[in-house]
Amino acid sequence: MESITLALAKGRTSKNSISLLQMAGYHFDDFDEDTRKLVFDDHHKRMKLISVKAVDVPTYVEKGAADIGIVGKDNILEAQSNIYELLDLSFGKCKFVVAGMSKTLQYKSRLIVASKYPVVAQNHFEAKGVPIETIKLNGSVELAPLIGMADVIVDIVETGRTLRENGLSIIEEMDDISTRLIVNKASFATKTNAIEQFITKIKTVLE
Ligand SMILES: Nc1ncnc2c1ncn2[C@@H]1O[C@H](COP(=O)(O)OP(=O)(O)OP(=O)(O)O)[C@@H](O)[C@H]1O
Ligand SMILES: O=P(O)(O)OC[C@H]1O[C@H](OP(=O)(O)OP(=O)(O)O)[C@H](O)[C@@H]1O
Repeated sequence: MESITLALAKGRTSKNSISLLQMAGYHFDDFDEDTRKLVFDDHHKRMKLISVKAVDVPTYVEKGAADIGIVGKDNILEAQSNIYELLDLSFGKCKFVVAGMSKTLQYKSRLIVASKYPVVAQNHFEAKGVPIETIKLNGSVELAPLIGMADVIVDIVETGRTLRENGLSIIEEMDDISTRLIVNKASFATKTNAIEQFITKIKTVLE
């Protein structure tokens, strides 16, 4: 059977992803969290794994550079890629929220929203009819309302510790996030057997 290429998000979900793949029978001997290698083959050469930044996984899959991707729903929503989302892998659970210095929305003219996810923020407020200005940040987003650069943030909350330690409150809860399995549309048509076999194995482990 032909080999499939899987784009795996680096970072905090990679360990769970590799464990899941192992339990499904895909072993990547030379993969560990410290490696600088980016491409790995499984024992039986049925799968090539490429290790990429989480935010880039939907791009690799949409372009067909990878047939399959494992990535957080946050990055899928932000990328708005033309791909299939086939499975919820049930780890990397967290939530998108709107948060700020007070428990309600407070702003003078236009609401200024800082986020690593400007598309998600824009879509959320547009649906409510609230015009916003977005400020794209790449981390430490909680700082923006603290220093007066933004009125609120749209960010991920897991334990709530980061918000709490910075004196921020949740104003509104948004989508639930978890790690998902995504598939390139053309690959799903041309490598149907290999992809379906892979998905069946993953589903069996998840059950
Ligand atoms: N606090 C959290 N708790 C649980 N899951 C999280 C949390 N923060 C992020 N995630 C999930 O884990 C994925 C990977 O997060 P990680 O912080 O490793 O990547 P990143 O945002 O690309 O980081 P960086 O830009 O710092 O490299 C996110 O896309 C999200 O789905
Ligand atoms: O509710 P908590 O358990 O505190 O988790 C939430 C934090 O985790 C993520 O940040 P990350 O650790 O990825 O750092 P970053 O600021 O570089 O995005 C997220 O952006 C929040 O800041």
